[in-house]
Amino acid sequence: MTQLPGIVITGASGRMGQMLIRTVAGSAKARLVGAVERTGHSWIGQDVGVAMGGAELGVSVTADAADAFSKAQAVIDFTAPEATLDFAAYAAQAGIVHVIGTTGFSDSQLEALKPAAQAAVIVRAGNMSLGVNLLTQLTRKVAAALDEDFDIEVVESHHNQKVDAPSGTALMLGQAAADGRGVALADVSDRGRDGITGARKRGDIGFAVIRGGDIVGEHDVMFAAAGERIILRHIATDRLVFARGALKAAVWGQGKTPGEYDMIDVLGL
Ligand SMILES: NC(=O)C1=CN([C@@H]2O[C@H](COP(=O)(O)OP(=O)(O)OC[C@H]3O[C@@H](n4cnc5c(N)ncnc54)[C@H](OP(=O)(O)O)[C@@H]3O)[C@@H](O)[C@H]2O)C=CC1
Ligand SMILES: O=C(O)C1=N[C@H](C(=O)O)C[C@H](O)C1
Repeated sequence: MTQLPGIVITGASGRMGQMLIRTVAGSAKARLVGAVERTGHSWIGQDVGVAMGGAELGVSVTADAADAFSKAQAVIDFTAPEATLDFAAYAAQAGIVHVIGTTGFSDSQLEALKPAAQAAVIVRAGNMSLGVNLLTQLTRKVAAALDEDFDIEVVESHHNQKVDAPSGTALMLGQAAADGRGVALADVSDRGRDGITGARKRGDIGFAVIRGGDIVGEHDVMFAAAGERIILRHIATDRLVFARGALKAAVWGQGKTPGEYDMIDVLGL
């Protein structure tokens, strides 16, 4: 019998880190073999299950990512762009699948990920849920069917601890709308309205951002014309939907050719 893929979770103490630890530890398709936190973090050396306030999971939290990755088949990484770039180098060195849920990358940071994808399978998506990835396909279709009489606006809402804006999901949805219209998102994106902005420019794709309380993640794509409006909406109420998708990606990536993939590849949408 072949062994189940061993998975390391980075940012183990984070909101997504803890959800991923629970999801992988409870899965029949993978094994939890590592949990990584920053040097000096209070969890280092503790059993990760106990650190989370639950039962022992038999995995000690470590700051040595290179060592943890060398004993695994995949790493699931929901941290921050600068950390993810370091982890990509270690994952490439170990030749393991790197599932990246981190958002907020600059263009140059995304470019810096490319060398790692020559040695390892990277699956990266601003949203790992089935629902949002389906929504990107619907957005592309609706945008392709409608002309610029319909103004496209992407509205996203998240909890008050989120550090990047617009969300990775909002940017995925904006990209899907631009693809559907056959335009470059960078040419039509309107991300910062404040003050006397002037009238809306025809063909622009606008982004609006709400931050408050414990909102897990909500996204609307609005197509607004004179006399009618279409709104495509996704509401995440539980981070489990992201963790499930990430675990699926880690298992899917086993044995694939090194390169960059996304959740559309994983889900076959
Ligand atoms: N693609 C998707 O489906 C989803 C993506 N996300 C994205 O995942 C990321 C994490 O979100 P969330 O869990 O809510 O955030 P948290 O702040 O709760 O957790 C982030 C974790 O990453 C660690 N971390 C941050 N910076 C570094 C660093 N430079 N080196 C090492 N470790 C670091 C933090 O450690 P410390 O506490 O020590 O700083 C913490 O453990 C965000 O980019 C978010 O947008 C979130 C949900 C779904
Ligand atoms: O930071 C979050 O929480 C989330 N981030 C992702 C994003 O930036 O879109 C996905 C999800 O909406 C939650």
